[in-house]
Amino acid sequence: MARQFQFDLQATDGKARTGVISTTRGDIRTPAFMPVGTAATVKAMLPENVRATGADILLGNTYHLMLRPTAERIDNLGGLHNFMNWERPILTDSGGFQVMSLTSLRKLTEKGVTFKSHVDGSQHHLTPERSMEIQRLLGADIVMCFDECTPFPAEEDVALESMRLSMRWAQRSRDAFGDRPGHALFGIQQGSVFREQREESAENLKSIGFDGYAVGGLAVGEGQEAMFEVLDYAPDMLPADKPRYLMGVGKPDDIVGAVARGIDMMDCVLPSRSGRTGQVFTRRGALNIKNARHQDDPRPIDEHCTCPACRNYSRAYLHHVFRTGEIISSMLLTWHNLHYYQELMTRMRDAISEGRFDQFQRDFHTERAKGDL
Ligand SMILES: CNc1nc2cc3nc[nH]c(=O)c3cc2[nH]1
Ligand SMILES: [Zn+2]
Repeated sequence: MARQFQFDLQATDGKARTGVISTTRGDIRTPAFMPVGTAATVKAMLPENVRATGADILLGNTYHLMLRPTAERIDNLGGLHNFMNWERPILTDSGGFQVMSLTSLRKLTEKGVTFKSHVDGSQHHLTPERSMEIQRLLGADIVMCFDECTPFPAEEDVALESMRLSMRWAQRSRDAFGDRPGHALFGIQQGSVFREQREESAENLKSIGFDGYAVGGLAVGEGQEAMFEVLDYAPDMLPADKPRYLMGVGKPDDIVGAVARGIDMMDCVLPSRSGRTGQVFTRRGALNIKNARHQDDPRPIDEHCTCPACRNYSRAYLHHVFRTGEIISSMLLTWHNLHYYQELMTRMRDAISEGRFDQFQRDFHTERAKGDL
């Protein structure tokens, strides 16, 4: 039997881990960063170029795809991999988070959420069962439970009720997902910033049983310090032999701190979205190319970087095409940022394998302190 979905831990260094998740559509090297392909495209990137940055897996958004072009249409056209020309693993989220963050008119009940599309105002329903069906129609390799991301800040009793709802939805997601060899279902831990609630959530998810476990309810405005405080204990509550996925994270220093605390997978719109606003990431921190100081600068964004933007273009050129709104600006800045993120993951995987992750972290922060962007 071909190896369906298997996480092989290869090395640890402190709490940091590196390994490989083997799937029927290819291997995922962890720690892994997933570029976000919201509406069946990583914006401004061809799939082969996303692969060239080093990505092993992409994230697709159920909310967007269920509205346009609909999951049924994508299924009729051979599934999301075929539709968007990305044959490697895809993880889809469950839609719940984006309903709560993108729609205004919505109603949440025990059954699920009813909402009006931000596109045309049409009414839609999402339940654990419907979310599982949509993600099946899309053909996702990794499916996320339908949950409620507890808003931050939340009173302890409100967070408790929200977490317990998500746990009931996790059971319904598991039941609706059924037995799908070659496909994985991940549970999502909630409990906000309350340790006992995180524990209850983890115990609940483990008793249901999942192929991987996400730490949810973070990167929702709590700030890095509060997020790291939760990450100092929450990942350890999840099974060590399964992938741990931190949703929606983050800035490069968030990612390094999350890996140091035992996280294996992350996704974030930051590298792609900020690229389109002119923000680019370098070993010495972020800079914005639209700043006038770059208009005569012949240097690349980052002389250490081997991406096409850094190999072939100056800051002056990138400043020019950004300022003039040229399409190539989004292409090159996105490509650079995704390349930088994947190169950061590669450097962390190597450091963990070689038992020098502490030194890597020190160097990472020292470089950023040098400034001179
Ligand atoms: C950008 N930050 C962020 N994106 C998230 C997506 C999520 N999906 C499901 N459940 C979550 O708790 C959750 C938390 C998240 N934080
Ligand atoms: Zn570059």
